[in-house]
This record gives sequence, C-alpha cells and structure tokens, in this order.
Amino acid sequence: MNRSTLIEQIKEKKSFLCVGLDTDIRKIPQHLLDLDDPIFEFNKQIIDATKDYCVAYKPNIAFYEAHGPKGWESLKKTIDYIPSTHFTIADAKRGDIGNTSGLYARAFFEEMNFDSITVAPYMGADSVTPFLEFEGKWVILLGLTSNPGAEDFQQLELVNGNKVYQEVISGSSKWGTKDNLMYVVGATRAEALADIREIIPDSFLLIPGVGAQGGSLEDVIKYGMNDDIGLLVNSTRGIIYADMSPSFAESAANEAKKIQQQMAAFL
Ligand SMILES: O=c1ccn([C@@H]2O[C@H](COP(=O)(O)O)[C@@H](O)[C@H]2O)c(=O)[nH]1
Repeated sequence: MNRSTLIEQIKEKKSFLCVGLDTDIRKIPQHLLDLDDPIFEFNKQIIDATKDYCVAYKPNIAFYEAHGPKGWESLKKTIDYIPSTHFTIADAKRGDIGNTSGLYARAFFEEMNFDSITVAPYMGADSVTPFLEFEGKWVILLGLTSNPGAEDFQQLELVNGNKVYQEVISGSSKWGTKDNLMYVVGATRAEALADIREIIPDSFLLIPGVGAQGGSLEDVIKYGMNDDIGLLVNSTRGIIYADMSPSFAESAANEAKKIQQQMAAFL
C-alpha cells in the first residue's frame, strides 16, 4: 500500500489505529483450542470484529515462529485474510549483512506479501537498504523503542551532542524517503516526539506502547501528528485480550472502537 492510499484510508475511517496480532495460544479462549488452527480462528474473529475501526494490522512474528511450520501457516492464512484496504506490518525486527537482509525481505514481502517490516538499525545502511529495494514496500526502522531498555543505548549522548536514537533517525532518513521509510517510536517516549518531528517532519511513525504499556494517546497526537496525520498507533493486548470469554471478539471491537473515537476527534 502506498502513502497516499494509507492517508486516504486514515481519513475515510477516521482512525490511525493498528491492531496488533500477538496471538498467544496460552491466552486465547478455551473453546477455540479444539479447532484445527486456533491461532488463525482467533485472528479471523479479531479481524472481522475490528476492521471497521483500524487501518492496519501488525502480527508480531515471534508469536507464530514459536510454533514452527504450523505457526508460519497460521501467519500466512492471517495475512491472506486481512482485507486489502488495511496496511500490514510484519513486526519481525530483522536486519543482517546485505545478502541475508535481501532474503528476509523476500520472505516477508514476496512470500508473505506484507506491506512493511520492522527492521533494527544497528548493523547500518547495508543491512537496511536491501529492504528498501522492493517497490511499494516499506521499512519501519526502530527509532526510539517503548521498552525500559531503550535507556541502555538509544538515549546515550554522543560526542556531537546528539543522542544515539537522534543520530540513527537523522542518518537513516537519507536511505529512503517518506514513501518507503517509517520509524518506530514508543508511546512511552512521547516527550521525545516533538524533537523527532524536527528531524523527520514528514515521515510516518509507528507508535506502540499505548494500552498495556501505559503510553498516552493524547500526548502522541499532541507531539507526533503532522499535516498528513503521520501516525499509526498500535495497541495489542489492550484490544485482543480485552476479554477471554467466548465473546472476546465483541470486547475487542468495543476497545478498538473506543480508541477510534478518541482518534476521530482529532481528524
Ligand atoms: O518499541 C517497541 C517496538 C515494538 N513493540 C511491539 O508492539 C507490540 C505492543 O504490544 P502491547 O500489547 O500493545 O503492549 C508488541 O508486539 C511489541 O513487541 C513494542 O511494544 N515496542
């Protein structure tokens, strides 16, 4: 999906919500466990229930890889089931030497047909640019992450006065364009968003960390929104595990709708 279609979808739905599909077999309702593919059945019901309130879905690949070939099958069925109106994110956090990155890109963009993949910047330009060579596909580079460990390296100050994450964002912004490169910034780091917007005013940002991790949607909007909206705000556990009963999909829809309504007030 290209940038203008993504923006159209956001305006049409009055939503920039991304629903995370971190489907944990230990957490899904008991009655689904008797089915042949409980993970896919859960995802299918979550997608049916939430698709009117969100513009994107983000399966975290770990939750599928953990089940081996069967997990990859559930992932493929899920990605094929997501409506083409919705932007898809493989939250895989890949990146390696160039030829290896190229094969990761083929796996997620060609075999699985995702629109985008999250990539770790640590190995530098030659590890990221192979992903950017795929027409119509996106890299979502880890900028400033939502977890406590973001303090360990990302916030360290360099001799030029920049923090590591600022250097990562400004340096990498030359590798791609606003049409194929987005950044992850945690909602728990909303205080850094205004400064990040100075570096990359036009780029889309994928913002995880609202809901279960406690980030504030209001602050994200206040400091992170640009003229094209420029935000995809993810919530996973707060939506998909809102309720463990057989009516889990209805509860997920209610949670997604609540967030969509908060977003609509700003669109
Ligand atoms: O900085 C980051 C990068 C990725 N994530 C991922 O987003 C979701 C968040 O799930 P919640 O249940 O809404 O907390 C999950 O897949 C993380 O791996 C992140 O949280 N922070």
